[in-house]
Amino acid sequence: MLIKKIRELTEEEEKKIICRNKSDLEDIMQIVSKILNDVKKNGDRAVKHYTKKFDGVELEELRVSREEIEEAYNLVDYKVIEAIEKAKENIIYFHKKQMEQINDLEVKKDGIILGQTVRAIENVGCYVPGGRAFYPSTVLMTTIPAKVAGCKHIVITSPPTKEGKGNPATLIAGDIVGVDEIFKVGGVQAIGALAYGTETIPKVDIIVGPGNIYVTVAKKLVYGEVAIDFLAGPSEVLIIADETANAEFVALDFIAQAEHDPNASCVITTTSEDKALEIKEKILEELNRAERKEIINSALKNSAILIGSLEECINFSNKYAPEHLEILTKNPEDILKKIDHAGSVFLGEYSPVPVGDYASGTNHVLPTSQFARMSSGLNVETFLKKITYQKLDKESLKQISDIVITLAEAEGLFGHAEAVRRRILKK
Ligand SMILES: NC(=O)c1ccc[n+]([C@@H]2O[C@H](COP(=O)([O-])OP(=O)(O)OC[C@H]3O[C@@H](n4cnc5c(N)ncnc54)[C@H](O)[C@@H]3O)[C@@H](O)[C@H]2O)c1
Ligand SMILES: N[C@H](CO)Cc1c[nH]c[nH+]1
Ligand SMILES: [Zn+2]
Repeated sequence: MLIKKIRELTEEEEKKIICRNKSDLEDIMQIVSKILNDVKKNGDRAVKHYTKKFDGVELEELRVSREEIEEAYNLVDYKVIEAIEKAKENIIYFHKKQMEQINDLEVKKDGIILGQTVRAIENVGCYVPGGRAFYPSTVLMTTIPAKVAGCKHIVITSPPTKEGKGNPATLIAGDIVGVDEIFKVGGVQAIGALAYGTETIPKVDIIVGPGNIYVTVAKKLVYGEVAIDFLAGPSEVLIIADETANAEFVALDFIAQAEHDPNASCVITTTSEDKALEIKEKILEELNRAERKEIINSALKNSAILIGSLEECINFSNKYAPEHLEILTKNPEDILKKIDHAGSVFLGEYSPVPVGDYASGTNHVLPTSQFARMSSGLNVETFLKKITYQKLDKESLKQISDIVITLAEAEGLFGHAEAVRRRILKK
């Protein structure tokens, strides 16, 4: 793990930290594209083939049956079910508040009625990861905003267990939210199936949800065939810690993100050299205790501790555009004002990322690989479209006709000009 002053980073070092998984994304493009084409051509047969190849499971049925969902309730501790229920309430609360901010709009300008009316995307496919860990929490994070937005048909797809079943907690989360169908398919083959449709899995209008680099590249490649939310790949955190930050908390939050994926990326920026060394020590201590050592160790290659003034830390964070940003400083709210790019921000030492991952109510599906520069995390608007409309009468058409005719003729589109001219000349 690199530990260095921000102003002494070489161009190459800075690029390596900031670009994290981008080159890997390009490297696997061909493999992913081949799988997608096969699913497009051969439907369920290809989906089963790749599930055998990558998940080691021979599936007869891709759809999870009602019996399998009922059986799941006998396999999951009631405390987990209760936690799913409580998290669901908080997530619904926050996303309903988001929905309250979205309204139809109608104005009148120069006699022209201009408006905008909101509609939900009809068919939604939610990808729920399930490779190195299963993610029932992602069921809540993807399906609840879609439900609140009013989407008609919501399906989940998630990798099977080694026994060829759906992960029980994932199935229960889907059942509790009330999704329409659940499929036990993961990886590229799941994204292909949702994008093109197969005999069993319906083609959707939008695919949302996070995943590893294979899933993320697959989403990128099917964009256009369907809509996608954004690229939500291997997890990331950037922490801004001043000299008051608790080094143990910083280390814990570092490990909490690194344990997701060998490609996870964790960057700590701090104002104090002593704090940097203390944090590094704590990370190594926590690493010794950690359950998922191998994954965390690999993630360390994408990680760094950087030292600089508070301004330098903020500037670096804005360049990096992290999925999660933790601000562990004296006055985190003041720093938030200077943050231009981040998926979600966690303010102060008692707001660790895992609270947002599971329970507070904000969404944990967030843009990675610098996508926070231009994309928000998952929210109700991801599932909404705004249809604009207008109504003119002869008088308001006359008023605006000069602009339209002039610009249309300047573009050489005389048909456009004529469609207006003929109307205003008509007796
Ligand atoms: N950005 C976010 O919002 C967010 C949220 C939650 C999780 N995540 C990330 O989601 C990811 C989950 O990853 P995961 O691996 O645990 O589950 P996953 O479901 O994303 O991927 C598992 C699937 O990958 C496929 N796969 C594995 N190796 C392959 C190969 N060599 N070629 C082709 N396909 C292959 C398999 O089909 C398998 O079913 C992690 O990176 C985690 O950090 C991100
Ligand atoms: N930190 C992940 C987003 O990168 C979300 C998550 C789900 N479960 C645990 N964590
Ligand atoms: Zn997490």
